[in-house]
Amino acid sequence: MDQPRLPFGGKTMVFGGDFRQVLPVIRKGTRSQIVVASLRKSYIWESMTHLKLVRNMRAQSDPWFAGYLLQNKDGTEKTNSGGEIRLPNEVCVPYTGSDIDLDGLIDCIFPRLDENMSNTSYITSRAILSTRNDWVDMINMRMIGRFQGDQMVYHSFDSAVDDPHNYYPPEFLNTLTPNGLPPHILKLKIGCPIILLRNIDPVNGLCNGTRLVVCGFQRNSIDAEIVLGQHAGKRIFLPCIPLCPSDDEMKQFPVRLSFAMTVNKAQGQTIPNVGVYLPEPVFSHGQLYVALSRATARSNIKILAIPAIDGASKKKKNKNNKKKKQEENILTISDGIYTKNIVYKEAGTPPTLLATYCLHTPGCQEIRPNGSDNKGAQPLKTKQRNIKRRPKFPHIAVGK
Ligand SMILES: Nc1ncnc2c1ncn2[C@@H]1O[C@H](COP(=O)(O)OP(=O)(O)OP(=O)(O)O)[C@@H](O)[C@H]1O
Repeated sequence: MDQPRLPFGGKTMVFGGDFRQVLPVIRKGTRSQIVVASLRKSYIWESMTHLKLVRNMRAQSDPWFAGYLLQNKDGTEKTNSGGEIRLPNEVCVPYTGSDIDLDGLIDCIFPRLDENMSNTSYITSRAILSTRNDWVDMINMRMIGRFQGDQMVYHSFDSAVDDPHNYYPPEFLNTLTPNGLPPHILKLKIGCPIILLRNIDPVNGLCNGTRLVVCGFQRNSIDAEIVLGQHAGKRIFLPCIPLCPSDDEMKQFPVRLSFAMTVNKAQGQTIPNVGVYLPEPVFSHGQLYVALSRATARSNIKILAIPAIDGASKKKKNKNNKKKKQEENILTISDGIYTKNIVYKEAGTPPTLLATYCLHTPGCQEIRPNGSDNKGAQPLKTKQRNIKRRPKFPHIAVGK
């Protein structure tokens, strides 16, 4: 480090990010705590050079969809009187409030599943996203039920630390599915997709979020193949590991089924066929935008969302009258489906400042200094402008 008194020892650092996507997760955090945790509010922000990425590379085949996402991302999409945004009818699966709606969504995203169960690219090019872990688990259970083949069930072994009176029996512990931990009962079949929940061996591609397909089972290991990214095609054996470093008793394979995953887990991924399941409206900044922007075109996304009832009809709504509520919902469908979109404007840029800092559109690639870009595409146009720097942090730069 040349200059230890400067941030990062005076080295040039490149940061990437998109303030319209899901922000850092602050447990039970308030809106202001969440916003303050983002880089945008860091004291070094004003010292950075900001690059604005302007072209959506992921959705380049569907300019209408790219434009729609941009409006959605900035919270400028047409809204109803309740402030909800309209989802185009062509991407919506009809919502009736019945349990079979979800089967309709599954059929759209996983058509002819029986014929394609051994087709790895079919299995890994589609996923259903939802906001809550319990809905994701429910969809995964439904999907593994539809999947053909022998089933292997792995149980975790739980015990509570420092519990001499056995107040927390294993039966109770096994009902808990905390975030980031594998389920107590892991049901797998050959050919089903799984996602890794731990960084086991990053050098060999085994990181939190790596997607794999199950190839075989042993008592103490799972035989799986990495299916996406630079390590695609690598066959590995996943071990059963202690889930807490201080507790050897609680062991499970660090994986979950990935027919469905949470919107937060899907951030950063491109999913050629996306289903979005919203039995309740989104609850945090950027969730709807991240879910929609995993798709490459409007023809590749289907959304099952509880329709928001327009502000005017909300007042008339009789909460105790379920039938009436359903009728109102169905009426809303014929008028297009509206759903809640949460955009914390203070986490991004006021429109007047857009040119002065980086607005990162989904799927954009940064400019390479020599004008070359990856994947053979033309260099992107960006707007770059050095904003007023504090002289004491001269080396800090920001990308995205
Ligand atoms: N220059 C390019 N030419 C063609 N395709 C590109 C280019 N850059 C990116 N893509 C494609 O766009 C998609 C998204 O790229 P990437 O994941 O790098 O974007 P990202 O900015 O991380 O997206 P997000 O933040 O929304 O997840 C990928 O499918 C990638 O292949």
